[in-house]
Formats: sequence, C-alpha cells, structure tokens
Amino acid sequence: MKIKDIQFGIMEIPLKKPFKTALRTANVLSNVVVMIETDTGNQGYGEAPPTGVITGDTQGSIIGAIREHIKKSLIDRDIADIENNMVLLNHSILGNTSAKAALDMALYDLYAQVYQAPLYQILGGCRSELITDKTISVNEPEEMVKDSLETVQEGYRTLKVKVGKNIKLDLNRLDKIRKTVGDNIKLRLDANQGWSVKEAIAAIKKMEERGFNIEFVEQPVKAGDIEGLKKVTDSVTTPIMADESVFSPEEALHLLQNRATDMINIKLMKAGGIHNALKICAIAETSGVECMVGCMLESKIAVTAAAHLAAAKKVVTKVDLDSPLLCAEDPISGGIIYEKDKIILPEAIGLGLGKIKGIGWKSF
Ligand SMILES: C[C@H](N)C(=O)N[C@@H](CCC(=O)O)C(=O)O
Ligand SMILES: [Mg+2]
Repeated sequence: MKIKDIQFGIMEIPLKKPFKTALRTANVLSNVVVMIETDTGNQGYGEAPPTGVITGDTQGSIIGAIREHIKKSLIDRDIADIENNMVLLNHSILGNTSAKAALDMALYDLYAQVYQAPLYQILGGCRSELITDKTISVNEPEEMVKDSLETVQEGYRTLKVKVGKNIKLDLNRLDKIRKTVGDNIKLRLDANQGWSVKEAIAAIKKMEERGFNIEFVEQPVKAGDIEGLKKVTDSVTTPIMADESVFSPEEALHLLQNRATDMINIKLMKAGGIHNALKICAIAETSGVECMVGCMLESKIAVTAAAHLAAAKKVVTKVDLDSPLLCAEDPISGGIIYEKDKIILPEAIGLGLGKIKGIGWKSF
C-alpha cells in the first residue's frame, strides 16, 4: 500500500458557547483536515487545529508546512514502513507540530488498515473505554456555577475548570462551584499559564486549606518557566500537571529528570502526533509519572486518534477529550462514541472514521 496523494480541506464547526481560557476565547473550530490516498484506494484521515497561542500554528502555516515540506517526503512511501515514515515526517521541517500530528494520525490510520485492526489494539490495546472530563470555560462565577451544574446534571463526573485570570476571583469561582456540585464530583483545574509562581502557590494552598479537594492543577505558570513550575510542584500537596511546558519527548525527559511536575498532559498537537506521544508515554512510565491525554479545539477526527492512544497505554490514567462535546455539530460519522462521559473506542479498522460532511477536498 503506497501513498499516491495527500489532500486537504477546511472544516468549520460552531461551538455551543464561547470557549474561554486564560489565553484565549474561541467561538468556532476552524481546522485543517487532511486525507492520504493510497494506490489501493484506502484513505487515512488527520486533522490540525491552528492553536496560535499554544503551538504557534495558523491555518496558513499548517497548509504551507505540508505543501512545501511534508508532502514531498511522504509521496510514494510504503504505509507498512511506519518507523521510516515517521523519521521522514519528523525531519521534513522543524517545529510545525500540528501539521505533523495531522499526517502522523493519517499514517497510523492507514498502518492499522494494512493489519486490519483497530489502531488502539495495534498500539497496546490496554482498554476499549475511557472516561473524559468536560471543560467549564472561565467566566463570571455565577455563569460558571450554572455551567457546572448543567454539566453534572448531564452525567459528567469530572469537571475541568478553567481559571488563571485573577486568584481572588478564581477562589470565589471554586468555592461556589464546589458548594454547588457537592463532594462526589471531581474538580481538576487548568490555569493555562495565567498565574505567577507566587500567585499559584498562594492560590493552591488556600484551596487546600479550604478543602476544595482539587484533583490536580494544570499549567499554573508560564510555559517556559520550568524552575517556577518546579517551585509550585514542590510547594503544594495538590498534584501539578504540565501542559504547555511539554511538547516534545526531550522536554518531557528534562521536566521529569528535574522532577518539575507530577503529571504530564500529552496532546498530539504538541507532540507532533502519536509516534512522539508514545515516546512521552515511555518516558513518563519509566519515571513513575501518570499522564493525561488532552486535546485542543479538535473535531472527532483528531480526538478519535487521541482516544486510540489513550486506550492503548496503561500510563494514561486521565482523559480530557471533550472538544467534540463543545461543538454544536458533528459532521463526522464513525470514530469514537460518546455515552455521557464515557468514550467507546470503535472496533472498526484503523481510526474507524466514516464520511466527513461538507469538506471540499483540494490537492496540496
Ligand atoms: C478542549 C480541552 N478541554 C482544553 O482545555 N484544551 C486546552 C486548551 C485548548 C485551546 O485553547 O484550544 C488545554 O489547555 O488543556
Ligand atoms: Mg491545559
């Protein structure tokens, strides 16, 4: 099975309500979708969201990286030669992790089609179901309480609460949310780099004193401040999870050798795809550190690929794969199935994706 062509299209999906973090507000998901076609008529799908504030990617940079660098390194390659294909993909251009992730998942989709098995089984097959959290955007406390209550009433048992704007208001937000949802709901926080080191330590200690029972706090401080991240990790008892501070396996190794974080949030868009995400899993497992698999604002295409990774590996003990749940429409048939907070992996071959509605495919 050889690669004959690589095509792309733009997928626009409105969100049910604005997605707000300490870094940005988004109303619509506007992603690059890729399709690899083979000489046997098979198709592999991938997706890249342009998350400029985190990965530095734009729609134009994703398309440009594939058109000018990645495509020529993959045309005519044999799908079964996955290791060499991944080396070529990763060496085709520096950075551009979202573009690489889109091609990486399409290559894995086809690789699993060669061996006629669901991808998660080929990658390790640890489990066939996952439980995801659902994100509560950062807003005025009253609106967050309302959103949290509705989410719990819909059947979600874990809320990922966005904070990081203002510590006094953040404490007020959490106080009200915890009182409203009760003690049986897990609350994990994501500050998206919004606090200083001192603010993070003070805020998390107050949460501990007030008994908010926070499962973990994601990315309290600036991505590049590894010393600051370690200081926060060492100063509080609540577990700290690195997100924007870890893109590559090399960064994961550096962080864990320095014990700068308690956990890692792996995202395909930061790692450059499943191939590098598997290396991060191995580094974390060797260091005795658990991982979460998360997502950007991705449709069911990229989230299905992330779910296959999460289902494959034992070291992945937490899942933040809620992005399709935040979308007002689902133009993709097949892929993962959501049953409230449960994600069921498809038993279909490869990623198990079906038709994608409304895409006008163009060759790069
Ligand atoms: C969507 C997911 N729950 C999430 O919060 N992901 C990111 C932010 C993604 C974005 O800004 O597009 C995270 O920081 O964990
Ligand atoms: Mg995060």
